[in-house]
Amino acid sequence: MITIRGVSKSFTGRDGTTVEALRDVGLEVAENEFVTVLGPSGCGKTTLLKSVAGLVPWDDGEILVDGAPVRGPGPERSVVFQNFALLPWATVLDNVAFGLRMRGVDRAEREERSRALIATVGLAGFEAKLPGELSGGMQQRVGLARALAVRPRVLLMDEPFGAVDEQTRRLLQEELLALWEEHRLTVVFITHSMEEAVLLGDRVVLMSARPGRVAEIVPVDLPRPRSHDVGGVGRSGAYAEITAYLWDRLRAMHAEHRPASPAAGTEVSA
Ligand SMILES: Nc1ncnc2c1ncn2[C@@H]1O[C@H](COP(=O)(O)OP(=O)(O)OP(=O)(O)O)[C@@H](O)[C@H]1O
Repeated sequence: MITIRGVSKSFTGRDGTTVEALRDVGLEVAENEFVTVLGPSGCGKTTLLKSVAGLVPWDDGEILVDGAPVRGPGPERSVVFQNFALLPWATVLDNVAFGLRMRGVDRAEREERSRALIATVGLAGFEAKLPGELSGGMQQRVGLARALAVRPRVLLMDEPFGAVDEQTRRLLQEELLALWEEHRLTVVFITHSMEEAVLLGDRVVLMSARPGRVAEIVPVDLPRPRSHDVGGVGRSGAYAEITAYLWDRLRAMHAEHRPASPAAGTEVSA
């Protein structure tokens, strides 16, 4: 379980101006829950996720994972980034095994675990390839296998499918849901896509921009397993309704932040 209480964070830019990235953000994510986070660009989604990951310090408030305060990265939390963040000189196998190696797992076990996960994400036969020899979708499969290799309880995903094509994205979404069911993980998943937020999430956390706050939490009461197939949730009226509701809310947020005139223009876009 993740508890975020009263978290605030400001950045001071090189020109001395301050951006309030997060203000008094509170959120509870239950064990095995899949929460998606949606909001306008620059509303602090990545800052929030990196804070939970222990990768950036915040100014006020507290973040607990299973009751323990987050003070840095930890073995129970894995992060998947949009740009894959793979080691370009290391093979697929070595990339997936990297975290296990860091944790001192012996070679035979890390190879066995990594090969099994590589097969699970559909990349059997690609173990000896370098990331540069793979498509974007394949690279993100490696990113996912690498994150799961250390058997985390919490998976933190920062727009992981944002850089892949729509067809691959749909396949990856369904694969992620299957992995989530199998591994019983708690997932926090950032996205810009309303459709993705609804297809994946138990709840959608809507954030508003400047300062970044939790504007609303929208429950997604749709049956699982979910898919894009005929008869699947992705084609249902209820899915379309929640997606439309999220768009209405986001559109209103965008309208609020539109610069009124050039004279008023202190707008800083992220
Ligand atoms: N290292 C940094 N230094 C200065 N300002 C930063 C830094 N990181 C983030 N910010 C600012 O904090 C705000 C929130 O950024 P963040 O990346 O968390 O937003 P986001 O919602 O993830 O954006 P996007 O949806 O575009 O990825 C933005 O205004 C951004 O410019």
